[in-house]
Amino acid sequence: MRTITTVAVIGSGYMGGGIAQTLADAGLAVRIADATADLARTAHARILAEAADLEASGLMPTGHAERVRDNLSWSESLREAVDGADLIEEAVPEDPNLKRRVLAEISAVAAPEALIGTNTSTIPLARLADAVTHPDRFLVVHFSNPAHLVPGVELVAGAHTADSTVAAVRAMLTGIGRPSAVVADAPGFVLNRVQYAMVKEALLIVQEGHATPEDVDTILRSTLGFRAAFFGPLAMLDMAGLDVYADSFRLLADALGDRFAPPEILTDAADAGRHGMKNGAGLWRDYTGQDAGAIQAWRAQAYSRMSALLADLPPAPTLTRSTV
Ligand SMILES: NC(=O)c1ccc[n+]([C@@H]2O[C@H](COP(=O)([O-])OP(=O)(O)OC[C@H]3O[C@@H](n4cnc5c(N)ncnc54)[C@H](O)[C@@H]3O)[C@@H](O)[C@H]2O)c1
Repeated sequence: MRTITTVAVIGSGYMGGGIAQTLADAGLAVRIADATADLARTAHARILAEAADLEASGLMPTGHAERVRDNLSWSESLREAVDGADLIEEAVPEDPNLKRRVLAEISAVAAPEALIGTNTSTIPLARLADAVTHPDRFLVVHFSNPAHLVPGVELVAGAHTADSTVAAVRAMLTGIGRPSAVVADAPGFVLNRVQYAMVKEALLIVQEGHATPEDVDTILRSTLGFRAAFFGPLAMLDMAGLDVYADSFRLLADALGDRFAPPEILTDAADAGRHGMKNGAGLWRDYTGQDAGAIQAWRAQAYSRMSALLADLPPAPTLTRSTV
């Protein structure tokens, strides 16, 4: 398996800049390139200034700015940035034609064994893969915004992506403390499919006049969002009860239509007697009584520390006191 120590980030805007910053902070040798040398040089200066600001305000540990400065450089051209890189991460705007052009340019100059990632949020890998020579070394490496602060990275392996490609990128991410998951090349991958479904319902609630935008956000961030940093929706399902969710889905479907019909994966499990943590049989795992006790104790600790953090932080600038 290839060990990744040198990375080129092509497109040094919002996401590319954050990705470069985080990888350089972790000790990888990172080069950025943009559409012009001037843009890359300006982005480099911006990233160093941001790293210094973050460290000065105590939001990054001591040494962050120095590590970024030591490990990050800018290149005059894509060819120069890519030369000798183990991984090339493409982070140009979300335009399939532009991405295909840049990916073709990268593959034309990169070593054939260099790995190539795209930070696309929504474009299927299959729509980009044939722009890359040796597509076995190509995958989605999807950081979240802002990349230097939000930990999770979604990896998408396409029909041609080699297992060793995914393993090498995953090992690099694990080595720098970033959680990742490998998911299929399906529309929206995981993050955006779920996020867009949630945003759509939130928008419909406002459109139908059931709540103001401010009230929707207050409820979601202080309930679902509060819990979601610790437990994904499927872990929450096990905690609340599969039978409870199945019944609630049916009630919602009666009122709101088929988009709320319970998926078979849920009704089959609930009908088979898998009701979640309360009877030891979850959607995809079993729980002993000891597991349930340990999860509840950990949850109490996590929620209590989250409450303390929220009490300590001033409200986000766009929120008025009355909404917190
Ligand atoms: N912004 C987000 O919230 C977010 C989150 C996750 C993923 N993404 C994805 O990350 C990618 C980049 O998004 P962004 O928000 O950083 O965009 P951005 O516009 O901030 O940055 C894109 C950069 O690419 C550069 N660029 C344009 N053409 C180029 C070329 N031919 N060669 C080299 N560089 C070129 C631009 O000059 C710019 O610096 C997109 O695929 C986007 O969907 C964005």
